[in-house]
Amino acid sequence: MQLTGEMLIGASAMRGTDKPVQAIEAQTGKPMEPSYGGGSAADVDRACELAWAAFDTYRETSLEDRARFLEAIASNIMDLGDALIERTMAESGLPRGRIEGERGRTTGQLRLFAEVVREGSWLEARIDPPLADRKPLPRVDLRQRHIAVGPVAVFGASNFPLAFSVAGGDTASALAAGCPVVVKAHSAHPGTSEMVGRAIQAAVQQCGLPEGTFSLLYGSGAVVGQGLVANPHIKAVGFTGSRSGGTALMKTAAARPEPIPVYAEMSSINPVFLLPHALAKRAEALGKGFVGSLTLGAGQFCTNPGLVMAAEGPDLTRFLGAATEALGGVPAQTMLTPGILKAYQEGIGKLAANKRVEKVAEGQIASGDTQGQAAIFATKAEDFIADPSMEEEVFGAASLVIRCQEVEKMKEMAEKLEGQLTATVLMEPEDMGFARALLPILERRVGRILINGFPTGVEVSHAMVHGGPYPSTSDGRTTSVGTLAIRRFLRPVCYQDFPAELLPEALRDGNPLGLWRRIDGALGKN
Ligand SMILES: NC(=O)C1=CN([C@@H]2O[C@H](COP(=O)(O)OP(=O)(O)OC[C@H]3O[C@@H](n4cnc5c(N)ncnc54)[C@H](O)[C@@H]3O)[C@@H](O)[C@H]2O)C=CC1
Ligand SMILES: O=C(O)CCC(=O)C(=O)O
Repeated sequence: MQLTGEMLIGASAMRGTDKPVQAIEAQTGKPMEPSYGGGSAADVDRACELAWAAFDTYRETSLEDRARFLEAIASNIMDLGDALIERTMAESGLPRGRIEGERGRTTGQLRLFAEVVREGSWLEARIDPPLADRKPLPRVDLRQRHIAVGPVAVFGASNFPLAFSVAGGDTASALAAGCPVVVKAHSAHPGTSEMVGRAIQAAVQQCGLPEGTFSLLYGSGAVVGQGLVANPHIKAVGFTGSRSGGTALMKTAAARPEPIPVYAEMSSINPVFLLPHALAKRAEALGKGFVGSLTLGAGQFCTNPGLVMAAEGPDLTRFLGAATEALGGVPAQTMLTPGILKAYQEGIGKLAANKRVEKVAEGQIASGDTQGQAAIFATKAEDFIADPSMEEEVFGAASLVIRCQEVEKMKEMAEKLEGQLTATVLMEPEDMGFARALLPILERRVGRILINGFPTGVEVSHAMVHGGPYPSTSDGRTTSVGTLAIRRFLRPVCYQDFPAELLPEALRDGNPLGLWRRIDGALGKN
């Protein structure tokens, strides 16, 4: 596909007139063609107006038509072939295997949402039949289903140029719910965004959907990002990125005459708890496994294990020894953008300069100025508690090991942590008592608790929760990965005493869509 540098607004493609955005080849730091004209306030308005015009038609597409649309996007993405993989690799610096895997995850989640749409349980249809003879008052006929909230603004993430971007989880779940989507492309990968955006635009046309079902804009956070969130036609926001970006969008959304929800996934340091028997039994294997997770994708995962806790002692020394050896063999890796590399270097520089922190291990030295060198630091529990700056996310392959004076201290530390996406407990059966006591604390603090695994790598499935209390996300009641993500973009409507002809199909007598429905509280297919 010939990249044009054009925005996609409904069925049109046009060059933006605002300050252009240009990709930087991650490995070389050189600009890549073409440049992408930034969207203006008028472009934001046009895309949002089209999305609003599409809303009533798109949200009432049949389950089958909507599922086919999601599948058409997936197959159009596959049809982009190797050109998509190559452009994404160049823009992100991520290796082929990772990008091919991410494409599989992206198309897989679109197909999974197609299945979800067809199955229809997300409508949560409920019928309370009338009770004409009830005393003292009769009960009316009440029926409920969920409808789409309205057009959704999606911010592509820098670190997952496919799976959390233009056709990523936020877009897939919003489209599945029946919401038109306006995407703000991440400026780190505009070429990837154009390719995927054109795949979606083509699917809109192939499926005969209203043009405003999808638009794609490039440009600045100030004009396009803020403009989208403030636009009255936008009814919800999906975001993955920095805490400062996410909280800025939350403020804008809350200050609107009609406030809207922002589903922002922001920062997490994903604590790992090394329980004593696990450490005694397999310190070396755990040290090695931890380094594998820490350095995956140059550490540029929001699930990266940025904090490790263990009781001080010889077993922790063994763990650190193995981690040091493993990290010594890890080459420096290309990072996504010069800005992310700079933020990473500042983050590890701040830890290195902190008198209460020691550097215990390093990866191989970076060559050139696009790579990040991995690092492990350590500090004492008391020092960590006394210095809140140590809890800030360092986005990259860096982790801080907390030496606790005794095992019990880990519980106190867990209580003090901010909200997190994940917590990991590495344990043996003999650690069960401690794990049981730790669990309620972790449940209050995080969205996903793992036993004897590592947090990177999020399964896209029905039971997954990729979310957590603030500040890991802006709303800990939801997930941005997995099929439950559709709930973010739905709201219930109740239909009271409706004539049959006016009722939505999902709520009609005889269950024409064959849905699971709750009739007077009982779940069934009638
Ligand atoms: N925890 C996580 O999942 C991730 C965290 N990050 C963190 O974010 C840093 C910067 O990386 P980016 O991915 O570029 O994130 P970012 O938050 O700076 O940008 C993400 C998107 O939001 C927009 N944006 C940012 N601030 C905005 C504002 N005030 N108003 C309107 N729009 C705004 C940007 O234009 C971009 O499209 C990283 O160094 C890292 O610390 C980045 C990616 C994932
Ligand atoms: O680990 C994953 O697969 C997802 C991570 C993620 O959501 C992120 O880094 O933004």
